[in-house]
Amino acid sequence: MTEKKLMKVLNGETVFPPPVWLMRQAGRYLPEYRETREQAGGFLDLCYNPDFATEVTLQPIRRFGFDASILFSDILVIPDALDRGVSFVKGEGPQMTPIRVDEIERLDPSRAETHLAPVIATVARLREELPAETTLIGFCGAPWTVATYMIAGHGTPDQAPARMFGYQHPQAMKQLLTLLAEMSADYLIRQLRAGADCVQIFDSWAGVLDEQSFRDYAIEPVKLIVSRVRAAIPDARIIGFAKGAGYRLRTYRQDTGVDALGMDWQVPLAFGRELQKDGAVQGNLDPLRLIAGGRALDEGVDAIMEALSGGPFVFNLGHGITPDAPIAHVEQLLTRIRG
Ligand SMILES: Cc1c2[nH]c(c1CCC(=O)O)Cc1[nH]c(c(CCC(=O)O)c1C)Cc1[nH]c(c(CCC(=O)O)c1C)Cc1[nH]c(c(C)c1CCC(=O)O)C2
Repeated sequence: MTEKKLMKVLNGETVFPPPVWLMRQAGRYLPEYRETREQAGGFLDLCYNPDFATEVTLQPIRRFGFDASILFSDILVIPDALDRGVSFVKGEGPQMTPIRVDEIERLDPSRAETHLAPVIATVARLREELPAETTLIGFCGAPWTVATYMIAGHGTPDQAPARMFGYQHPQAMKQLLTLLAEMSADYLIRQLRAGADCVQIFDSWAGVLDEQSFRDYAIEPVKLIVSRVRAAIPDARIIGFAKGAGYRLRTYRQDTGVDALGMDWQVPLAFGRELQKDGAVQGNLDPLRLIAGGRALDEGVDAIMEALSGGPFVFNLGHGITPDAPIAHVEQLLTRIRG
């Protein structure tokens, strides 16, 4: 069996043209997603229904033939498994009950295995239904990013509530992040055993942390996840996406043990090349260039390809695709990369 393109890259090989997938590639920019979403009812009903979740995961593969498919779910299924009252309100994003310091000790992870069983069933279904050449990526949120939502109860522009919580209650914060790391490791191990080829850890809010907090809240918990996953599955391949980490990506790979680094669009390409000397990198087109289309899109793609396609590289956006992305621009992107 020939190895899948993306897996070759995660093993340090250079593949040309590079494999490409887009963060949030199943989503509201696709009419077929909006239709299935309508049928499923709520967003979480979609995540926990293997028929619907398999269908929406496959939609972007059928339409565009991406090299990788990412399990359809959400990072907030972990707090949902902890009974934090997670809901997705139209137009307002995710909401849940903000956690108090004294509740952290009483969080009970024992429901998670049963609660998340439908997501694992979706992974197994995808394994059967995906084309043989398509890599299946599992994922979880990094403990810090998940904690920011658990503490504030909703999204915020700079995660001030979680940062403040960390300064005022460092012990409780550490306890929360350790619990989330242990649950996330178990969850990733189950995804890999069910058929995911590799996994990505999304730390979308790593960038707001100061130096010490970055070490304690972004590095340490992800390192714990990586070591637990590797203890169970020694050759597991893991992508770390620490958005906004900037210069700190220089040591993120060694410090956490992830194989590949996801880069947001603010990471300079020359720095990306430096990072590539130690292994694979993934990224990093500004999602707004995809909306703009035309020359802005072509020039963005060309600059990235020129800088990074000579080494181990996975083409992606620097953050998730947004609902206003035109389908024709996604096609333009793929043609530009693949020729
Ligand atoms: C922070 C975060 C979340 N979820 C996720 C992150 C980390 C990555 C990032 O920073 O984008 C990760 C995520 N969310 C979703 C996926 C599915 C896989 C994929 O296609 O990439 C993945 C990997 C589906 C989703 N997750 C969500 C949607 C939109 C929900 C809908 O259909 O109404 C999708 C397709 C909802 C969600 N979920 C979350 C938010 C903030 C929102 C609302 C934002 C919005 O409305 O666009 C939390």
